Amino acid sequence: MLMNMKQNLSVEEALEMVLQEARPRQTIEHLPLAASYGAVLGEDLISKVHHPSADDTSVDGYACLEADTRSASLGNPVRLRVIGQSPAGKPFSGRIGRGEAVQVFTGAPIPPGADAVIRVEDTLREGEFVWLMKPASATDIRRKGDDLVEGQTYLRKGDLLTPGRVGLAAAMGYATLPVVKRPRVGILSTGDEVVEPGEALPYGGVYNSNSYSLAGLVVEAGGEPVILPKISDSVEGLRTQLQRAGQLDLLLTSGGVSMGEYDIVRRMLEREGEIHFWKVRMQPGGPLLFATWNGLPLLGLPGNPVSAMVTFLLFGRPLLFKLLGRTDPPLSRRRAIADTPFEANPTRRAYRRAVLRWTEEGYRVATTGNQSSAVLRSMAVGNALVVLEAGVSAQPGEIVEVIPFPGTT
Ligand SMILES: Nc1nc2c(c(=O)[nH]1)N[C@H]1C(S)=C(S)[C@@H](COP(=O)(O)OP(=O)(O)OC[C@H]3O[C@@H](n4cnc5c(N)ncnc54)[C@H](O)[C@@H]3O)O[C@H]1N2
Ligand code: MOO
Repeated sequence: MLMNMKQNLSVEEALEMVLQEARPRQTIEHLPLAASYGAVLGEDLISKVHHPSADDTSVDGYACLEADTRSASLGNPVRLRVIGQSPAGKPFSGRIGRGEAVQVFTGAPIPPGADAVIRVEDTLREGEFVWLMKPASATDIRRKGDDLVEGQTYLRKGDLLTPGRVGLAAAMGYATLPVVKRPRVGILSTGDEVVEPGEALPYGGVYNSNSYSLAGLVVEAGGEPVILPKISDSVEGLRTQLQRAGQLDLLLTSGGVSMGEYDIVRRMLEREGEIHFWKVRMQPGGPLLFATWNGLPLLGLPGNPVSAMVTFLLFGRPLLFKLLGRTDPPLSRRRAIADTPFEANPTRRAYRRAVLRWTEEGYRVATTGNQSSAVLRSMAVGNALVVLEAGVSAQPGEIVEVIPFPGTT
């Protein structure tokens, strides 16, 4: 098996292989509007209604006939008889004739017969009459269907449900939304030195941070994290653990992929899985492994806390987007002026942790300091990765390519 696998791929080659193995999910569930924020729409949505549902007024004032009011001015106001009121939600049922007006409130339908509206501040009320200081016009009338036309598609399968889109779906008349069921992503941290937070830390031990940083990244990408408990050190133990986890769509392991002794994940994959590639020309994250086990895609993330997070962002996040059928790009890019030097790796593309900020001259970016893959603080303090091609460092003042962390800048 190891003989067939590819090694030392470029980031682009590796990403292509990962995406080839991702089969978009078809399972749809219906969520109430209020619970659907952040989910991915599973079907196109057509509007069930026109919005506005009728011609209505965008101002508080009086609806009337434009022809009656043409001569109105401050010095020569026009007087109309007020025959009723039309608050929003309680439309006026009669018809407006010559010399008449109906008091209307923002959002109320324009009564039949009227073709113009005058704002209340351009009028003076006197009992059953209203004086107009200027002509009424149609500009403050919102036309039926200006925003939404019944039967038209406004949201598409694959759209991330942002607050604006959830609001739009509500305006279109939907109480529940068909969304793609969140892929279940197993997270398995390996390593004898790894101890659960809350337990006493033995000499040489390290708290398990990867399971929790990865769970957050999975949620952020639209998946459902399933943190698997540590396993007994045998292929059988691992298999039992995975079977107990129930149906998974992706498995993330952390640790045990560098040059050390083969760990049990590797041993299991060699025996009963397929390793597609091992090692990518990037830093951090060089020892990344990608495999399939029993039809389950498996990303073997390096154990170093920064490497695990960066490889998830660059490969796991796009893979989850494809499983979800999400159509927005998994990562965005910016150009920024470097405020500090950024050091290249001589042979691999480097992803340096940095703080990106907006200034009057545009984006500027500074290093978070120590760039060791073991310094997890850099991922907490930083909000972006500076991308440097092999051998190409950057000096202050130079323009660099930056990938903001999702959900930040
Ligand atoms: N001789 C070589 N050694 C190493 C190489 C190499 O090319 N030659 N590559 C280095 C690189 S790069 C990386 S990255 C790491 C990856 O190692 P593994 O994936 O095998 O991970 P481990 O050895 O198990 O752990 C590495 C490091 O991370 C800590 N760790 C592991 N799991 C967790 C966790 N769940 N939470 C927090 N921290 C974790 C672990 O204690 C180690 O310090 O290999 C280099 N070595
Ligand atoms: O490639 Mo490793 O992830 O730098 O420590």
